[in-house]
Amino acid sequence: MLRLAIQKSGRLSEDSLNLIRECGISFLSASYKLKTEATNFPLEILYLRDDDIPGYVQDGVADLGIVGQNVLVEAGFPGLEVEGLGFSKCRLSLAVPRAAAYDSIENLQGVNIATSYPRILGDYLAERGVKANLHTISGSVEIAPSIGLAEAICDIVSSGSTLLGNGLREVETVFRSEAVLIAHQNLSPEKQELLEQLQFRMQAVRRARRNKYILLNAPVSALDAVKALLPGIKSPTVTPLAEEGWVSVQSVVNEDDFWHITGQLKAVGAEGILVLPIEKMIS
Ligand SMILES: Nc1ncnc2c1ncn2[C@@H]1O[C@H](COP(=O)(O)OP(=O)(O)OP(=O)(O)O)[C@@H](O)[C@H]1O
Ligand SMILES: O=P(O)(O)OC[C@H]1O[C@H](OP(=O)(O)OP(=O)(O)O)[C@H](O)[C@@H]1O
Ligand SMILES: [Mg+2]
Repeated sequence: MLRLAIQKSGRLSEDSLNLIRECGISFLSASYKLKTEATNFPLEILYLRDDDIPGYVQDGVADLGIVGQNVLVEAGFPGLEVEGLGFSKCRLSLAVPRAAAYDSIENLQGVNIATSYPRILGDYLAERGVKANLHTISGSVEIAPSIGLAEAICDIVSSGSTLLGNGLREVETVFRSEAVLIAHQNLSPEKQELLEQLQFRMQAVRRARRNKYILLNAPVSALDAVKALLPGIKSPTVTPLAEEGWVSVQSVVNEDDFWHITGQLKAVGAEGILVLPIEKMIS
């Protein structure tokens, strides 16, 4: 049985659980239960603080984990990463009070900086020849300048509203992060095989999320133009309609291109365009 450690409660929890469920893996969950077994896949789920997950996977207490790259690199185990999962995207940034002068990283020479990421920040500053005084605190980092603890901070930024709400301005991006799947480096062949099955499912789910199934009707005269817009996985499926001179076309489009392509399809004569979500997509 594989042991997967995920965050008990926080920014990663919901997306981690959704991904496992969309992989077709069922399990009971109750907030007070810190360990649960899947009913239809040899998987045990451990609910932990995210900071503890890299160490447990490094030691083999858990076989797999889902954590932010920021926590993984800070823990000093970047080699455990197996693949990016595309959620909890954020950046680790340096910020200073809105009114403070700032031209370049040189301005941080000798400055007190509060952070929960002394390793990542220390490496970033060392590479740029900057010596600052790092104060490690475990949370509410954005408060530090206003209480006189530090002149600058380095913390997670997503929308930027926490910085804004605390009178701070982002001046440097130190690290970009997303949630990643991590694995112990010496899994048994049986566990390695299960990991590959799980990755296969995760990739099918993630590919499906990025794409939509599209069906439309078009006059035969517009078919070449429609086919050029909808290359599909291999090529689009084209079937005749009962009405002479018309075809139905089915294909797959990337979510990012979707609105742009549907506009062009209408312009070349497509009608009755239907768009459906895809549950799993296996190449
Ligand atoms: N605002 C955000 N937007 C997107 N992702 C974020 C954001 N804040 C944090 N993350 C990502 O989610 C991870 C977990 O964040 P969270 O704030 O839940 O951690 P935590 O408070 O340390 O949780 P824990 O109680 O498990 O230690 C972070 O390490 C980061 O990778
Ligand atoms: O740029 P924003 O969208 O405002 O997000 C950034 C904030 O989100 C995270 O904290 P979170 O809200 O998860 O609280 P925490 O301090 O309990 O981890 C992070 O530590 C920042 O404070
Ligand atoms: Mg944490």
